[in-house]
Amino acid sequence: VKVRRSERLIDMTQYLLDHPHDLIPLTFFAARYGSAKSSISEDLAIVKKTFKERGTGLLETIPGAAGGVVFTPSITDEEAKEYIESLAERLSEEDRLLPGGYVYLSDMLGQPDLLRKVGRIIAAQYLDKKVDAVMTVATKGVPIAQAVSYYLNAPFVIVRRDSKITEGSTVSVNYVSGSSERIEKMELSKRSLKRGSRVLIVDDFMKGGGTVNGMKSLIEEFEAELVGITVFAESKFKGERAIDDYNSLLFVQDVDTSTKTITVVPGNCFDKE
Ligand SMILES: O=P(O)(O)OC[C@H]1C[C@H](OP(=O)(O)OP(=O)(O)O)[C@H](O)[C@@H]1O
Repeated sequence: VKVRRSERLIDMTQYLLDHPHDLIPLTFFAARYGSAKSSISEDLAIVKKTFKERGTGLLETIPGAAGGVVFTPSITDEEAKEYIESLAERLSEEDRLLPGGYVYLSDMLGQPDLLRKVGRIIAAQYLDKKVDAVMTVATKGVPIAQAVSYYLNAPFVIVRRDSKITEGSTVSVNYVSGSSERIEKMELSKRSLKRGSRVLIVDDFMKGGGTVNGMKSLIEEFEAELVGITVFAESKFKGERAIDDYNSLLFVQDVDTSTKTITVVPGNCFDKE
C-alpha cells in the first residue's frame, strides 16, 4: 500500500535520527513506503534542506548502486553556545565547590536532557573526523561518553583504575595524577580497541590533566590514533598541564573558598572557531 508524502517524511525523519552515520540505501525507503525511488529522492531533498536550515545535521547522498543517504547529527553554534552559557550560569549559582578545587557535577551528569544536548554538542565538534571509539575513564565520564557515542554511532570504551577479572586481559599504564602528584594506574581490556582505531577521549572534568594524559598513553599502547579530547568542564590549574590541544565546554574560572562560590564560564570550545 502506498504511503502519503507527509507520512513518509515523518517516518523517514524519525528513522534517520535513530540511525546516525548509517548508510541507508534509497531502496530501503522505497520498499518501506511502497514508493518509487524518484519520490524518495524528492522526500530526502526536503529532509536535507530542513535539517540544514534547522542545524539538525547533514544529510549526504552517496551516489551509485551501493549508495544511499547518511545522516550526521550536528547543532548550530548559536544553539550550542546558548546552552553552554545556561549551564555556566547554573553551575555558578549553586553550591558546588568541593575540596581540592573540584566541582560537584554528578547531579547534572545524570540528567538525560543535559546528556543528550552535551552528547550532540561534543559529537558536532568532530563532524568532519572519523571516530571509531569514544574513550573515557570510569566513572563520571561514562554517561558523557555514552551520549557522544550515540551521536557518533561509535562504541565507547571504559578505562578503569581498578583491575577486574571480568575485563579479561588488559593493557595498563601508569600516570601521574596531576592534582595529587601520585603515580596511578589505569587499564583497558585488550578486547576493547583494535590497532589503528581512531579514538576520541571525553571526560567530565579536567584539573591537572593527568587522567587525560594517561588515556593518551593508553591509546599509544594500543597503537591506536587520538582524534581529539573534549572535557565537559576544566578548572584552572596552577601547575603545568601536559596537554595543550583539548576542548572544554565549561571553564571554572574562579573559586572563592571563603564564600564557597565558583565562577563558571563557557570553555575554549568556542575560541577555536
Ligand atoms: O585532570 P585530573 O587532575 O587527572 O582530574 C580529573 C579526573 C578526576 C575525576 O575523576 P574521579 O572523581 O577521581 O573518579 P570518577 O570519575 O570515577 O568519579 C574526574 O572524573 C577526572 O577523571
